[in-house]
Amino acid sequence: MDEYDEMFGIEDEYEQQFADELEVLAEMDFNPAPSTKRSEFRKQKPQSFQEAITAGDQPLRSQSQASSERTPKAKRLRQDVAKKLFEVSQVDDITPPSSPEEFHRTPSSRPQLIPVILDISGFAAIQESPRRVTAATSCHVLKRPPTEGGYVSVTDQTGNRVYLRQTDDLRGKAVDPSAFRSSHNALGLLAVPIEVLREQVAEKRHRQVVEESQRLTERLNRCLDGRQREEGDREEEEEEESSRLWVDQFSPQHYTELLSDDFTNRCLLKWLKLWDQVVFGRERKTRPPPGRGRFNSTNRSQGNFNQANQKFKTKSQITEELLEAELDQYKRPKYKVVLLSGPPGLGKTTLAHIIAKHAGYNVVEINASDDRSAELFQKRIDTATQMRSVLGANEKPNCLIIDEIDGAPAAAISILLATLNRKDSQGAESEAEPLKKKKKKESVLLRPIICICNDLYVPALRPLRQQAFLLAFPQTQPSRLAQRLAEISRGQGMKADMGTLMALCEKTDNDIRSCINTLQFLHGRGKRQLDVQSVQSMRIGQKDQNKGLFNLWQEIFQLPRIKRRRAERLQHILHLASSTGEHDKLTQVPHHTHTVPRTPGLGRVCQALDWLGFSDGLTQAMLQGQNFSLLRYQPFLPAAFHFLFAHTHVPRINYPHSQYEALTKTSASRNALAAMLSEVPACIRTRVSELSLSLDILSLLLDIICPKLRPVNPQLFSDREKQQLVDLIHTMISYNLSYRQDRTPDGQYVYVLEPRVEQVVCFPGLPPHRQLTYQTKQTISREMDQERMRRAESLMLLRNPHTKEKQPKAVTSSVTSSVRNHQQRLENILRNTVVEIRVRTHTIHTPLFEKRITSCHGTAVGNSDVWFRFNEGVSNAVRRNIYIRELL
Ligand SMILES: Nc1ncnc2c1ncn2[C@@H]1O[C@H](COP(=O)(O)OP(=O)(O)OP(=O)(O)O)[C@@H](O)[C@H]1O
Repeated sequence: MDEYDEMFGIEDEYEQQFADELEVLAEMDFNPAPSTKRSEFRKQKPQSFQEAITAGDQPLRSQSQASSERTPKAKRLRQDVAKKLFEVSQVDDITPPSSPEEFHRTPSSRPQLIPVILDISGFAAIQESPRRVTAATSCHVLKRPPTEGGYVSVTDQTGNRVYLRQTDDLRGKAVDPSAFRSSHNALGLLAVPIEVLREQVAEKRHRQVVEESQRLTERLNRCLDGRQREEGDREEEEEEESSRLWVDQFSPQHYTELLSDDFTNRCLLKWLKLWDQVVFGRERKTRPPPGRGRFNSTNRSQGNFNQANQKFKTKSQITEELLEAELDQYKRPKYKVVLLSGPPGLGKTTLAHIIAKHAGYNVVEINASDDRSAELFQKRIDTATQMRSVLGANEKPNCLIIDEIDGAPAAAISILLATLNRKDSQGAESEAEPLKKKKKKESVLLRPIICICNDLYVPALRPLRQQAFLLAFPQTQPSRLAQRLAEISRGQGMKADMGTLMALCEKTDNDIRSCINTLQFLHGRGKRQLDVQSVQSMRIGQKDQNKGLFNLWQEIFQLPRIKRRRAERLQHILHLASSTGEHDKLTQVPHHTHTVPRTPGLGRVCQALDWLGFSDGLTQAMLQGQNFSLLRYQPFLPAAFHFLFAHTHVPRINYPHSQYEALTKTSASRNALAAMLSEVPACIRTRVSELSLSLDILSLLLDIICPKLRPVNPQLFSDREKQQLVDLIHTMISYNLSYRQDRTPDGQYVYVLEPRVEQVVCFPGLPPHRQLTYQTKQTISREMDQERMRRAESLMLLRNPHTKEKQPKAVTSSVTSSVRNHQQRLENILRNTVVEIRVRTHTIHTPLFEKRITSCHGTAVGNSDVWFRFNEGVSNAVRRNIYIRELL
């Protein structure tokens, strides 16, 4: 007998022998109350046959009690262990499902109906024989179906069939799985077959493995994605980098990286610093003016030297002095705007940006060539100069940079000037505020403005030039530029020696942008090694630029810094001269340039004159024959000048005004001569041409018409003087000359010779022609008027002799047409006066009075033959007593 049998107190043979009887007895004895709980039923311990006989109707003792009484100590211990094991399995069973599938698979996890036929295949896994099981469950496990009540038939794997009695509380009700499990526990059975459990475990493991692999795959993918993305980004960056322009990539970021000349940089910075007081509220540090120091006080000779030096200030000294000038009433510098000028690509814009940032400003750039409408220009200027940059915590005042201002229209320049000259209208506004409420408030300019241009001499810029601090941007030093280019090319894996880079600088006229772009272009073409040959043979790098005239003249009259061959120089000048369209100006400049002849003598000057003659002939042939193919020879004149006059010194070039001045002078002289000859009598005109007049006659004629006349009344003239006056008047009338009273701008009355032929023979450097006094000219003028009248009268009489009789003897020659005009005018005046008087008399009703006045007037003025003309003005020179009786 094993422990299991002992525990339940069952003897196998006995039970087998009396199986049927036992069943019947069990049926008879076991009559549980309907209300009996299943748990109580379970607590009941199965009894042996004898126990049952002896116990009779005694109530069943508790199983534990009975067993403890019957079972020896050692066995009890083992039973406890088995119980504990059961409890553990029970605990295991009620553990919550780890997954939804498990939840579905695990019946114990939620209440459900027990299937009618139980699967007890798990019995096979249990070591105990099914026979024992049936014996052990004798009270409710039956071999035959019970006679009363419901039952459940159960068949195991070996084919044994047992019947389980169905108690009332179970019948037709949902079975509490825990109760069922307890019954199993009581049997020491697993609720779920071990295979199922194994399968479940295997499945669970599989699932875990799958999940883990999925997780790892995802992680791996994520890593791979990240790396791929990184690689993609890097490739994109590389692509961007390679497509980015080197000029932007290597653009300077700091003051120290600038290539422009230090003086220019310093001047601009200094000017910007002048705004510090008004913009940042920083006090300006005033320095003692140069020259007023210990040298002056202690050393007198030094002082004298300084004084002498004042006369000969260098350009930089003048500039420095301008920057030291006092601030205005609003604490702004004297010049509110800087005009930075210079050839393209030298880094003007870059300099302005970096210096403005360096001085603590937020840079606002506008391009005057783009924003050409005046309103837009005004708006942009106002926005930039009146608003602070509001983005970010790093709030800085604005500094306005106007690029390409030489492309701006004149209207835009006027707007800029108006902004510069704005006065503070705050005070005035407060007084007349109600009246001008609608008027826009215009505040004074409180921010610096930097203008940038290539050509300083554009006509539109003229007014701005006068109000701006001019800063000419000099050429970049080739050595500095070549060094920078070497840095860049080295960084990009390009080999180029300094000689090659210097050649590149020379070819591009030290244009930073052009040099860097050329390097990038060659790099892009796969060229990793540069030599002088390839640079010089290159067709790129040269700009199709229109240089300013001053730059061009400078190139013509100055030898290049780096030695070039003659052919190269010729090519260069031909290229420059043909790229500019102003051939006239190129030919004019030698007259205005102070060049130092390299060789003594005038040989070169003569050669230059020959060239000028050739050029004139060429132009004439071209224009006369309309043969414009000759235009190609015009650039040779500047090239010839270059070889004749170019010097190492910087030439002092003045803008050639003389041609224009001479042209205007010539046309004025021609007009004067033409006017003079137009009314000259035919007898003279036939012998006098414009040329002979200007070259032979006029100069002498001007002397002839200035005789020495005494400044007295002509009536007091001697006969010889009278004759001289008559001759003078005759000559002047013959040559159509006269004196006309004029008033100078300062209010002086003068008599000028008409037409103005004096200027034709007035040569600078020669003593001027003798001039008559005002009084003499006045006398001559008056006498000439009279003589003209006389001549006209006699002419008229000659033509129409009958009129002579009709004409009364006049005191003066008042019979001319002009006098008639006067007469008409006077008659008109008289008529008006009479009408006026009539009106008045009409109101006072005195017609007689009217008659009397009219008659008085009529005889005195209207109907009289005597006329007296009164010219406004005072003259003590001509005095004549006139009595009224002479006039009547
Ligand atoms: N020191 C430097 N190092 C490298 N690149 C530079 C340097 N200075 C200027 N550059 C580059 O040269 C180019 C031309 O400069 P910038 O535009 O300032 O010239 P600019 O004189 O204003 O020409 P433009 O008159 O045509 O406007 C810019 O792209 C700039 O990045």
